[in-house]
Amino acid sequence: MIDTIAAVSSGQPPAAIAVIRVSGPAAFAAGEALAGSLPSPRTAKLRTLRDPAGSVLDRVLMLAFPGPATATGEDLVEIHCHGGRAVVASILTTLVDSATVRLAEPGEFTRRALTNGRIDLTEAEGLADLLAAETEGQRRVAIAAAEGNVSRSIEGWITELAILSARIEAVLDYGEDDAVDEDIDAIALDARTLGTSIHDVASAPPVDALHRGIVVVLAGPPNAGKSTLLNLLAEQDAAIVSPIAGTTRDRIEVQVARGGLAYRLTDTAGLTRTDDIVEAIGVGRAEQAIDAGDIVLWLGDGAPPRQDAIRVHAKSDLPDRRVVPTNADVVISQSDPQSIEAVWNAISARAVTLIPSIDLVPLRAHQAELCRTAAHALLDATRDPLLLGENLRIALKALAAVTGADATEAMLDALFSRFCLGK
Ligand SMILES: Nc1nc2c(c(=O)[nH]1)N(C=O)[C@@H](CNc1ccc(C(=O)N[C@@H](CCC(=O)O)C(=O)O)cc1)CN2
Ligand SMILES: Nc1nc2c(ncn2[C@@H]2O[C@H](COP(=O)(O)OP(=O)(O)OP(=O)(O)O)[C@@H](O)[C@H]2O)c(=O)[nH]1
Ligand SMILES: [K+]
Repeated sequence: MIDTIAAVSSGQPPAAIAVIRVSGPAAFAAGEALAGSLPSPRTAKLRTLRDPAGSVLDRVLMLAFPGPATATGEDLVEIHCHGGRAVVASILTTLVDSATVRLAEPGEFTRRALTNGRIDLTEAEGLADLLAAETEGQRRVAIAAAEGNVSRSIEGWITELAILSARIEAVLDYGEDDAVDEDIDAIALDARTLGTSIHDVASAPPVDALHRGIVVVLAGPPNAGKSTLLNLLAEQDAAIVSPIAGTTRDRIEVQVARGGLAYRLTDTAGLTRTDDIVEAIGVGRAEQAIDAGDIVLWLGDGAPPRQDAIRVHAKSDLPDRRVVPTNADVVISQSDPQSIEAVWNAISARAVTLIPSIDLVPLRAHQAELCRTAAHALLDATRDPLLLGENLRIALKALAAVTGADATEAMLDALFSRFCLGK
């Protein structure tokens, strides 16, 4: 027996209006018990909700959606009530007291949509990203995945694989005839062509950096002006600035949205040889941050710790900083706002190379990895029908893992724990 679940699906109270959703086999009975009668399917009607003793809970707008053509694939009732804390609590309590309904877990409505085949794993992951989206860039990519862009590409490839498999079956059935021998070459060629197109899509930058925020690490020797630059980029006093070398001891992270992208600006301890235990730990953390960062701003005069670092020549207003090294990418001074703008331009020019372009299939890194596995199996396609069949099976298995055909409970638990209550 499947539980019927209920939760607030709008923002949490207090609010002007709150939406409570009830999904499952007992949803309509529970709705009727509260409202006396349900509106006709998929139309909003005004109803007075009462508890079992007959006292009025609230006057609400209500909708009933008969399954399976619903967001969850089950019978679904929506109660649009007044958004006061006690109003919402009284309705939920009355629902749950009826014993046929329990409170939903985070993401449980969406999990049911997945279980009931209304959406696949890529769409569920897209929804999780959509709910977390804070910038326009994140939203655009997330809605594409939630609307099935990833799913459609994968399903298209799976269909092509099925056709290739059927062609191999035909060859195996007919055995070693000459005409058939030629056909195996054609199948292997088509498999490799498919492998190439999957590989192209899977080699584009994944969406992960876009969603988690592009990590920009400010690095350099002590006193180079890193914290000053961080504060100017973030337009806030996030890091302590002082003339004392070694002021910044630990990483300091500030989240900034700019040009529709999310950035995580990270100040680090100045890189130096030191006997101070705490400072040495800070230097170790700085080195880790430099390795893990998406973009490194290097404020030192010596060679940058990473070849791809953006070299920033800071404090250019000081007399002893007038000579600009020829390999500097940006020259800045704390009193020149245009020079800080130039740093942002250098950052965003680099950022666009790290995120997928909007016309591509927005893959997560783990999805791209599975697609590359499929692509490699196809690119290895040989003219031996048995080996070719095996390669097609490997490719199919990898692609099916993207859409979640064999997702384990643990994987789903991890995904849906990212969702909020009521989704
Ligand atoms: N009030 C409210 N707003 C909401 C949702 C909701 O559940 N309730 N959603 C929650 O996710 C999103 C909309 N998603 C939905 C997805 C499918 C269906 C649905 O009923 N689908 C049917 C019929 C489609 C149609 O009307 O043509 C279907 O797909 O067969 C409804 C909402 C965002 N806004
Ligand atoms: N004249 C001038 N001074 C600057 C400029 N940028 C930073 N400073 C000064 O340089 C000193 C060090 O600046 P910070 O930003 O703390 O340097 P840091 O690299 O974070 O230093 P650590 O914490 O030691 O790693 C401070 O006194 C700043 O005011 C600049 O553009 N011009
Ligand atoms: K500092």
